[in-house]
Amino acid sequence: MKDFKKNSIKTTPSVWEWNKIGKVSIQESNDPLVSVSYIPEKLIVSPQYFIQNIPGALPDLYIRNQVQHKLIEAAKLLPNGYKFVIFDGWRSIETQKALFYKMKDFVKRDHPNFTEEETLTATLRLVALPSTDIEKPSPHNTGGSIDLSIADNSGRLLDMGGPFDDIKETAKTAFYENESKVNIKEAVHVQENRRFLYNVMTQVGFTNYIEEWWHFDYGNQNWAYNKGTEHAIFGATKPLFPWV
Ligand SMILES: C[C@@H](N)C(=O)N[C@H](C)C(=O)O
Ligand SMILES: [Zn+2]
Repeated sequence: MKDFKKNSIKTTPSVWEWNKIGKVSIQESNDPLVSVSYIPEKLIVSPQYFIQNIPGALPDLYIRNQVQHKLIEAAKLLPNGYKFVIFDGWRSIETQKALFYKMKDFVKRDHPNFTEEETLTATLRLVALPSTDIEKPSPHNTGGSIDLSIADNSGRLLDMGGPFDDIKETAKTAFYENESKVNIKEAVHVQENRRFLYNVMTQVGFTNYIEEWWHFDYGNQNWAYNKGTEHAIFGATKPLFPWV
């Protein structure tokens, strides 16, 4: 626990280039999607987009089987009493689209003088493009992305310096590592909590999206690009329901 809080966050790459990530090849492994609901000892499922009535969001959360194994491995590193709180996993394109336009509206509201290109760039910091191109799927649509935090034994989310889906610059994973930007004495517990989540997840092989302390990837193009692996193993997919 001490080391998880002590080791600083070293996010890579320093600049996120979606166009380069979209060029990583995908060799689909056909790993199935599984529900994250069945390990209540270590995981709490809080499907934020379903709760918030975002179109296309499901009440259960799904991730690839291998991702679930990695998540369990990470959960075993949590000290007694701590649990992961999972906000989102696999995401439909309908939901990705709805989030994209919601975030774009926030950007337009906050920066009314931005050009269309500036608006798009700022939006893409907050949410990936809703893509139906099988060569560059939206990360969550692959079942390889998870949005999550940690709750303590009193059932409270750890203070990460801002909520899930915070659109402020302070949401950048390493924001609180920069002593010139924050009063680190006051923010030391935020720095430690972010390090805790980041180090537990990356220790088992996840990579992080540098703009969001809550977003982690395994097996998709984000992960392959970050890890420098030859190819990604998860492309676009969807859960299978016998009656749908
Ligand atoms: C919308 C936010 N929770 C998120 O997941 N953003 C990343 C960039 C994504 O959409 O893949
Ligand atoms: Zn995410």
